[in-house]
Amino acid sequence: MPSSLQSTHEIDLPLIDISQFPQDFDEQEVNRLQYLPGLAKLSDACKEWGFFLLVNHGVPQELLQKVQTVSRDLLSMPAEVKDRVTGCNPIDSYYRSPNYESIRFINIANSDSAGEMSPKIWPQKESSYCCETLGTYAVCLSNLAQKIIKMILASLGLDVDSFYRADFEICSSVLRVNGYSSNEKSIGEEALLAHTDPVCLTILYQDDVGGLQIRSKEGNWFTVKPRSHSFVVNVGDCLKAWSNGRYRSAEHRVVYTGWKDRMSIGLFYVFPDDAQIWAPTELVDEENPRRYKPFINSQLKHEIRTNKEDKEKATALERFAGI
Ligand SMILES: O=C(O)CCC(=O)C(=O)O
Ligand SMILES: [Fe+2]
Repeated sequence: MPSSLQSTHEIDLPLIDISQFPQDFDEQEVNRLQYLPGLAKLSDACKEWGFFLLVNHGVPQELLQKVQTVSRDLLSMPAEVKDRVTGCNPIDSYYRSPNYESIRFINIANSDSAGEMSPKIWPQKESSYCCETLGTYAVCLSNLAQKIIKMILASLGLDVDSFYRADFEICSSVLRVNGYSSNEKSIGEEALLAHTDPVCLTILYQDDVGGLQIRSKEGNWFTVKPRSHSFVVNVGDCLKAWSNGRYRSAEHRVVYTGWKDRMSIGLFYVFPDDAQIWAPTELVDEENPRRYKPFINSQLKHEIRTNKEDKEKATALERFAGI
């Protein structure tokens, strides 16, 4: 077993209780004062880790159970069934390597991408139940993502309403179901290589198998222990650039932990391909000089996709847009 992968410590990520924040932050500072301790905690988490655990998120337990069942069913389909949706971009896609596979639904909260894909996978009578479950879950998590973005804007000391409307209202959601099949030989090996998420924000459900690791500022790897009734939330490259580097987009990876298959479901909140990412002047000052050139979202994605060296993917933003 590679020792560098094995020797990690567990980390208790900061817990952010989202129920303490209102759906919309009022412009008036006075209304914001009561939320300041919570916002400071959020800000510290985003600066220190770029990751936090979201609790009291309000997603019904029943819906979470349903989406897990549908996702497990999806992953357990025979390979030739899942292959039917391989390369069906831009609607959907399926990726498979020996011990890892992922099924992706683009713009799922605002379109019927699950509906278009599902007849290729499920028999007719199950199809509508499955895509309705995935769609409902995606809508629910997109609403959560919107609230988190507003909390993040408030934690940066910005006027929530105007920045949200100007730059974030255009975001959409991609849902990805990840399956990791384990076997004796793979324990301790990297299942998903170290990367940063080239998105605005990620909300991840991970099951109880574990294996998610994140990299600290100092470059050490820490394991994020699964915690029931919570989501792992992380800042992506685009939000890092938009915040003028104030918030981290931390490297993370998945390492096989045991015999049991693992599943995670990621909701990626993404800017449109043609969106320009450019930090507002409010986040630029003498202490925090501008760190990134303006760039178009699709250009960053292209840079990451075409980079041959896997280990360099995590630093794509710095190379591509760093000043
Ligand atoms: O499966 C996980 O825990 C992490 C997945 C991930 O990092 C991703 O899909 O970008
Ligand atoms: Fe990721």
